Formats: sequence, structure tokens, C-alpha cells
Amino acid sequence: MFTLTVRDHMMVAHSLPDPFFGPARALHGATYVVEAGFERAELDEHGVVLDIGAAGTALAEVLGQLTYRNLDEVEALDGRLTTTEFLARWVAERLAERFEREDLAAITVVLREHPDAWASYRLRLRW
Ligand SMILES: Nc1nc2c(c(=O)[nH]1)N=C([C@H](O)[C@H](O)COP(=O)(O)OP(=O)(O)OP(=O)(O)O)CN2
Repeated sequence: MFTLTVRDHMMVAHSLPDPFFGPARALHGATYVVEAGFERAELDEHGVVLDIGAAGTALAEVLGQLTYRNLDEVEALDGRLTTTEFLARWVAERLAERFEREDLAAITVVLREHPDAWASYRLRLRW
């Protein structure tokens, strides 16, 4: 299996309104470093998984839907706890929509909260 990974970041505000999260129940900011790994069993006719530029642009466009926004006010996320784990899956699903015509086996999105904590979601596409 081959993997191409690109990286970007997004700055958001959000709250996690569940007592489980203690002080993070209040509105706070987060800057996530986001890695998207695209997997493919065999390389395409150009000898790549995806064009690096196309992958980076897609990630930037998906993150652009959220960055600088208060996630509590984003209609598409209404009623959801926007945890790092949840956001990793949300980004993976949006990327999968953009590359549905590619023969990708999986997309893994890693969201790094800070250097010592991160979460990821692997979206299986074709196996
Ligand atoms: N598994 C997850 N745990 C937590 C998430 C998350 O997205 N997934 N998010 C947060 C908060 O949003 C924030 O990032 C950290 O808040 P904080 O209160 O500092 O949380 P900590 O658990 O690191 O520290 P405490 O000692 O519990 O306050 C929290 N957890």
C-alpha cells in the first residue's frame, strides 16, 4: 500500500458542552495541525497516489470551511461535539467526496491539538 501525506493547519473556536470536558465546556480556541494521508494499493498511470498539489489544495479547501470560524455556529456541525476525533472524521469524509473518482483505498486524517496529543480517523474506501 502506498501513502501520500500532506499537511496544513486550521484555527478555530469552539466549546465542548459536556461536563466530561471540564473547562473546555467554555468557548476556547484551538490551532490544529492537520495531516491527510491518502492510500492506494497501486500507483496510477503517472506513478503517484495523487498529485501533491491537488491533495494539498483539497485539504486547504476543506479546512477553509472551518478555519477562523466558531464551530458552535457552523450549521453543518450543529449539535455535534466537535472533539478532535470528530473533526478528524469530518475532514476525512469531506476529502473522500473530493476524490471519489480516484482509486483510493483509505484516507487517514490526523489532527494534532499540540505536540503531545493528537487523534486520527481512517476512512476505508475500497479494500
Ligand atoms: N479525547 C479528547 N479529549 C479532549 C478533547 C478532544 O477533542 N478529544 N478536547 C479537549 C479540549 O477541547 C482542549 O483541547 C483541552 O482542554 P483541557 O481542559 O485542557 O483538557 P485536558 O484533558 O488536556 O486537561 P484537564 O486536566 O482535563 O483539564 C479536552 N479533552
